[in-house]
Amino acid sequence: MARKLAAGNWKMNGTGGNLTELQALAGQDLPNSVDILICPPATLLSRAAALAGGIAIGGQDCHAVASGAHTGDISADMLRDAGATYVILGHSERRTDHGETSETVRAKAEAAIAAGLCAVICIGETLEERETGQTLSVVERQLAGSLPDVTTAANTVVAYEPVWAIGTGKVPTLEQIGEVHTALRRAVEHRFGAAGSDIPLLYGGSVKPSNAAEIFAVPNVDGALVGGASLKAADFGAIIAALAAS
Ligand SMILES: O=C(CO)COP(=O)(O)O
Repeated sequence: MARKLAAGNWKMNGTGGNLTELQALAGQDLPNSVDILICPPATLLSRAAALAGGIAIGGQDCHAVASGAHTGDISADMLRDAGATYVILGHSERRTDHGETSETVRAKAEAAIAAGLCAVICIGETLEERETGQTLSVVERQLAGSLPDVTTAANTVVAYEPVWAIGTGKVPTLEQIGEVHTALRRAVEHRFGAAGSDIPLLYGGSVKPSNAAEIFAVPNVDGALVGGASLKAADFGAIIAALAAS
């Protein structure tokens, strides 16, 4: 059985003042049965880690090498040093904005795992790919290409985020989510054996307090990667509660 994880991705949102939301979340009566993660912008990592209490802190990207002449980039070791224990890799916004391929994501995941971070590896189809019946082949190809051979249930989380559902308010049907998550579970069990049964599979894309419970009831959905609704402690707290109750 995979552990349950509620993960928040603040993306490029937030300055010091927004840490009051993290503080408010940390002050809630949070369930022990759910792992909770917030990934703020890199500029807030150290400050977030200092006040997060039992909430884990993660980066939103890292470089594939440990150090060197890579202006503007951040290494996995630097994330660790700032207090992160997770890092999101291969988010569709990075695949699109920065041309990241699954090969790039895999190299970053190897670096992250070597540095002791847990990699949250994102995959997902575009609307065009869904409408042309390519969803399963696309996500299976991204999964195979992005996950390193050293993947275990302790060092890797997979997040299925349909690109067309991100920030749009559009959500796949529960059947569509279930179809993809079942295929992903099969694929990780095929490749990693028993460990594949324990790799958390998150759904991401317009998860809100109002739809969280039904999404968490879908088989093989072990949690969520939440964008907009993770910015407010009240909303993210409600999503965490829905996951704990699932
Ligand atoms: O991209 C996402 C999380 O990584 C999802 O974003 P939204 O929850 O805002 O749709």
